[in-house]
Amino acid sequence: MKSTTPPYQFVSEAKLPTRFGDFKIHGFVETLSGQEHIALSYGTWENSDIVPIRIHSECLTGDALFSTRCDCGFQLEKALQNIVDNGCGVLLYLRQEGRGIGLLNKIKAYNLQDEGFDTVEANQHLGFDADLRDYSICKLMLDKLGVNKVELMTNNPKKLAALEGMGVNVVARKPIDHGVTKDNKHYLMTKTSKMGHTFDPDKLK
Ligand SMILES: Nc1nc2c(ncn2[C@@H]2O[C@H](COP(=O)(O)OP(=O)(O)OP(=O)(O)O)[C@@H](O)[C@H]2O)c(=O)[nH]1
Ligand SMILES: [Zn+2]
Repeated sequence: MKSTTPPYQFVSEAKLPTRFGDFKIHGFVETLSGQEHIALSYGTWENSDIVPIRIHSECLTGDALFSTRCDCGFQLEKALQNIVDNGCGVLLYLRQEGRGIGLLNKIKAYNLQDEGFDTVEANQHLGFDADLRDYSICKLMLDKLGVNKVELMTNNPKKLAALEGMGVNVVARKPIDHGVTKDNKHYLMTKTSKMGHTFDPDKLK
């Protein structure tokens, strides 16, 4: 008989007060790999409401260590603030460090970028595709939280397509082009030219 174990499971949830407001944290696990992911939710909504959401990929250096080499930390703060200002919303925090190559490989990629490679070339030089992320757990997370219609905060059209491909109703996209620094401008330009990101060109001048 075939196993019916689901690929992802909800584990537990709790209150999570933050500097931005009082969120709830919801924990999920990938059954096979044991990889853990979390969602933060704020406020309440009805089944038919449009809920602002952010799908954020783990970036230890940017999210927790204040790195200005990327825009992740700035985007994380902005997303949480947007959610609180809106009165409700959800942040899915996926543990896909380094666009899926892991923290130590990201440091190797940074090392290559210090030598002149761009973010895509560095991944490829290490034997990885430019982006290895998988968003399939998002559907289970959103279903568990009762979210059907979303406004997605992103500059990355691939995230939008991935959600729509899973049957999530993406009503709108909200740009989140915050946190341009002298250290990440080249990185952001590469994301625009090589990875299809939409970014206000005036902000990259
Ligand atoms: N491999 C690699 N990963 C990086 C690099 N810089 C940031 N990351 C990772 O990229 C992920 C964030 O991706 P981004 O391309 O900045 O943004 P996005 O999530 O695709 O799109 P937005 O929703 O618009 O933010 C995080 O997992 C970071 O750890 C890099 O130079 N190399
Ligand atoms: Zn980052």
